[in-house]
Amino acid sequence: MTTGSAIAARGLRKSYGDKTVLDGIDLTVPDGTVFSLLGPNGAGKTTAVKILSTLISADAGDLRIGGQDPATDARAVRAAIGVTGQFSAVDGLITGEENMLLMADLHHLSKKEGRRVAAGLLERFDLTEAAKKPAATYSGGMKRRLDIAMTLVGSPRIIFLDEPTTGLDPRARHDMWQIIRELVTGGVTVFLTTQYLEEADQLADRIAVLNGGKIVAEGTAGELKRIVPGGHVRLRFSDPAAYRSATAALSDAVRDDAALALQIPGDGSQRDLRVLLDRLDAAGIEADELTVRTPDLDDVFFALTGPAATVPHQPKEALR
Ligand SMILES: Nc1ncnc2c1ncn2[C@@H]1O[C@H](COP(=O)(O)OP(=O)(O)OP(=O)(O)O)[C@@H](O)[C@H]1O
Repeated sequence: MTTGSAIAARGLRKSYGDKTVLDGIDLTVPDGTVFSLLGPNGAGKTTAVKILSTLISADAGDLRIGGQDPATDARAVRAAIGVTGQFSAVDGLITGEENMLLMADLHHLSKKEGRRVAAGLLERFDLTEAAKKPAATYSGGMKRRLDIAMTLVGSPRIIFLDEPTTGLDPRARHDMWQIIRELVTGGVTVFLTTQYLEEADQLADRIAVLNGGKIVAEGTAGELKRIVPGGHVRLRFSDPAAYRSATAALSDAVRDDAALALQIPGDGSQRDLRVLLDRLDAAGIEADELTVRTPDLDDVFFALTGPAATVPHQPKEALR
């Protein structure tokens, strides 16, 4: 097992009846980083979170959370972690403040300390004004913020966020991303599941894609994007003569004569671009427009999961 890892799992297996949900997965999450587990509906993400957060046990595998083994010391693991998301702890019938104080009681804080911690967290998550209202009256974003605030009462070092922004509007989602970034800046390790690939792209240091019970790819967002084909640079010209000399110089380019455009395959990396720009300079070619198309995480997701496993859809375009 790796030391310095907030989460380390080897050969994790879980079946329900004859359905294998996790078929021997390995995960390593370094301290103070954001790790995102991606996968289609039913891939087993929530099952993985439940095992890692001691809510259910694995059928097999070796697991350390915060250096502790949940099989032998679940209490120590629970003391180190916080879980929010699909199984939210927020009670809608009581106020936000009462939810916080209940949490403080659960963590055996004194009344005075509980009130201090609750007030501080309500303030931090912009809930002071709503603190005396029943949580059921809160917006989706406010409920998620309260949920995270409640989790932080126990000062966890590792937080599991199971689809923390599902159903939130774009502003509330960006607020949540900011909260997650601040948690990590404060040294917390975040294990995030999400259906939003952009979310993983924005937040995660490393991403694992779960499909068919196995981790089918793992890496940084950039590494994952480079494993799917489809990246290229597109050069567009307004002068037909410049286009013709470019076509002659770049024999590997795909021509679009009608648009006076050339497409040169590449992975979109800095090195790849430099090589191309050097070739253009050497041939004295100046394009009017240069566009880099790199595969995005959607392409990775489509390429690695589901029935169309080898047909990435059209990459999004980034104008440079
Ligand atoms: N308690 C259970 N008993 C039987 N089957 C279960 C149980 N919990 C989960 N499953 C099955 O295990 C599979 C994985 O479920 P899980 O909720 O972990 O997936 P998920 O990746 O989180 O999906 P989603 O994105 O839809 O939340 C599903 O086929 C689900 O039906």
